[in-house]
Amino acid sequence: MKYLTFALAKGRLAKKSLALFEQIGISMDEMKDPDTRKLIFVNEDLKIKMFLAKASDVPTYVEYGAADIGVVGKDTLLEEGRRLYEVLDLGFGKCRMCVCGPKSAAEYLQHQELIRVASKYPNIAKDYFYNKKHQTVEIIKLHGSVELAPIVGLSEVIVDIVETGTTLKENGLEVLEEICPLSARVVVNQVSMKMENERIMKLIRDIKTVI
Ligand SMILES: Nc1ncnc2c1ncn2[C@@H]1O[C@H](COP(=O)(O)OP(=O)(O)OP(=O)(O)O)[C@@H](O)[C@H]1O
Ligand SMILES: O=P(O)(O)OC[C@H]1O[C@H](OP(=O)(O)OP(=O)(O)O)[C@H](O)[C@@H]1O
Repeated sequence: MKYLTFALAKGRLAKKSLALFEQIGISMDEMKDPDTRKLIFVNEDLKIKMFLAKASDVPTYVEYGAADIGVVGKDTLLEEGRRLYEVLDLGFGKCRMCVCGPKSAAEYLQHQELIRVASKYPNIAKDYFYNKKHQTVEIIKLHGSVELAPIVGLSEVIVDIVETGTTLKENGLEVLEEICPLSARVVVNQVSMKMENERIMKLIRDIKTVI
């Protein structure tokens, strides 16, 4: 039997993703060791390999077939735009992609002005402003702490993830427009879906029983 390989996003989603697989009998005990520098883990009995990767790399591993299955946030899927099958919404890692800024920036959005938009998600921002709102904007790519941008005058607004809203509130910003809801998703390589259909469909059924 061929190994099925799983790529899980590191960080916020990792713990819940591992717990989910454990619930359906797929446990990778070595993976829980916080000191390990090992990158890939094997369950010989189940013929499963599993690795944690930077979230934005998960869709790449799955599209190329280096992983058969991936678990990653919808934000990453939208941003990376890879060819793969999105088969399940896991219902955790829930948050929203939003246009945020100081209250005073709301009128720039209403009057379709040429504004600067800072984001870790330039493709999502571009798609929203250009294709959905038909508003020409300048998009500035950042790698983190995006809320700083309107505070220090780098941009008028940001496109970023909002979960509790605490980061916005503590920095005098607010949600101006909601782009879409987000959560963790299971994705499958398109060839694996055909070649390993029975095993993958069983896996999806098993996950559905616990979510
Ligand atoms: N409050 C939140 N902030 C950011 N991401 C969240 C939040 N809540 C849920 N998520 C989900 O968790 C994923 C982000 O995980 P994590 O925070 O580890 O990444 P990150 O900080 O964006 O990573 P990196 O340091 O690689 O940029 C997102 O892709 C999203 O789907
Ligand atoms: O609505 P909240 O519950 O406050 O969560 C949202 C914040 O969390 C994320 O940042 P993260 O902690 O990942 O740091 P980063 O901005 O450096 O990516 C996100 O980019 C927001 O800044």
